Amino acid sequence: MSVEKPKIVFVLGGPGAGKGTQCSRIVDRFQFTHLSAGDLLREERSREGSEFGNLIEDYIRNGKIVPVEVTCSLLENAMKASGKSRFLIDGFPRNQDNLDGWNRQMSEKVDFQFVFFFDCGEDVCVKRCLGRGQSGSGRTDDNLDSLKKRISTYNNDSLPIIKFFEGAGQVKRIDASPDAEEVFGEVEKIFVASGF
Ligand SMILES: Nc1ncnc2c1ncn2[C@@H]1O[C@H](COP(=O)(O)OP(=O)(O)O)[C@@H](O)[C@H]1O
Ligand SMILES: Nc1ccn([C@@H]2O[C@H](COP(=O)(O)OP(=O)(O)O)[C@@H](O)[C@H]2O)c(=O)n1
Repeated sequence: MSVEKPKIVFVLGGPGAGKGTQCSRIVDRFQFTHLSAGDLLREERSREGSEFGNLIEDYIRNGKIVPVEVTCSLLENAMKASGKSRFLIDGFPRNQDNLDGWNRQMSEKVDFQFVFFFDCGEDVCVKRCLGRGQSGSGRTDDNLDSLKKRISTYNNDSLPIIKFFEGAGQVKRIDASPDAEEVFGEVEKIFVASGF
């Protein structure tokens, strides 16, 4: 008996580009389950008895990327626990370590579709994250100090990964600077054209 592998879409883009916002709309419109690497890490940080709590908080506050052994296991466990078969994996893979770890642990077990790249200028990203902080996100990294580090990590470590997928013809790029409604119009077109 052949069991179909889960379908995976990676959702990438700068901090505050609107990945989470668009993912929740995609979930409402198409049959996808949203798994945010950042959300899973924040949950693990707060879990009583977690051996990684302090490490995760240090990485998040400093805009650094948590070692993939932690993140990939959280993603795999969440996929299994959901029992679902279509996933938006948001904020991952974010550096070479993430990508290598995924390739070691997961790539054989899934049916990778494409990367959704929410492309957004630095100024807009910073403004959105600060706005999110001011409207009570409770996040310890939505402040100017952490944001400078997050943007630098994005430029140095995450953009090369997006470029790698682009070179393989696996990226669907979206201009994420218009309002959320307009961005979703473009997102919808891509999902429909991709047969979802
Ligand atoms: N297209 C948009 N236009 C304006 N604000 C947006 C847009 N998309 C998201 N936002 C706001 O910007 C902030 C960051 O969005 P979020 O979806 O959390 O980004 P990410 O998951 O990429 O970090 C949130 O406060 C959100 O409400
Ligand atoms: N694959 C990932 C994703 C997030 N993270 C951490 O979680 C933080 C927040 O990521 P996020 O995806 O929730 O938020 P944004 O920076 O995209 O707004 C990152 O700055 C990293 O410190 C990580 O270490 N590895």
